[in-house]
Amino acid sequence: MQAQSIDVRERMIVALDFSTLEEIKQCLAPLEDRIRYVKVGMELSYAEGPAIVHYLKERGLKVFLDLKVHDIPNTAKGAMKSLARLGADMVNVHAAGGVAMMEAAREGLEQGTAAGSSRPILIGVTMLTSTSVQTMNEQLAIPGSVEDVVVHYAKMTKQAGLDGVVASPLEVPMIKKAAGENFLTVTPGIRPLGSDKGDQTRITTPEQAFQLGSDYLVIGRAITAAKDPAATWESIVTAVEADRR
Ligand SMILES: O=C(O)c1cc(=O)[nH]c(=O)n1[C@@H]1O[C@H](COP(=O)(O)O)[C@@H](O)[C@H]1O
Repeated sequence: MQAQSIDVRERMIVALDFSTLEEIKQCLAPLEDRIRYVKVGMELSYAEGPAIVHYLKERGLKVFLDLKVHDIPNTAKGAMKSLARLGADMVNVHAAGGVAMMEAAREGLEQGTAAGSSRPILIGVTMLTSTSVQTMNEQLAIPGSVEDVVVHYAKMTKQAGLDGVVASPLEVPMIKKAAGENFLTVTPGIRPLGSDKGDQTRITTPEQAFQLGSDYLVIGRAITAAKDPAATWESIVTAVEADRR
């Protein structure tokens, strides 16, 4: 990544993990003039439907629609065809669905994108950042290290023609080495110093995430559940910018 040339505000995606438009309005009120990119996940999308994407786009925000599609190839293709019409800037699938599913998803997204428009960025979720190596080995019955599995999923995702992956910032250097600098890394599991880890296990601070080469950071509760979300946002931006000088 060109460390000096990016505007970090464009690369920090705020996860709007709420279930009503009213909560979104309250959350955005102090943040709207500051943030550029938001994430709509299952909670909000299932409650408010496609209208929420239009609402956020009309306010000039970029939207990552995080529905983590994971199904047989034909179903994944149809889902992506429908999602393409919503106008999101980024969408995702689970890489664990395999290469054929991811190829089908990409084709569906391409077919559903209106002529003359560019298709949304399509990324594959590798190993969820809440998953520890113990959970992966013992519950999911996947042996080895998380890093090796994430890199394997990243290679499959690239093979399927997707634009990048979701992973922890901790795995970004290995992903870039295996899949190339231009292969996008979108990284949740972001915890500013002193903030509650909650259900995440593979975490870094925002500064560390950019140092490790993350292209986009996904930050939810550290901002949205803060006493003063606007001040928290500004302090993160200031810390990251200072660190990159
Ligand atoms: O796809 C995602 O966005 C995602 C993948 C992943 O591995 N881990 C992960 O936390 N996420 C999402 O990133 C956000 C993280 O939220 P916080 O833990 O509150 O910062 C949530 O909306 C998750 O759904």
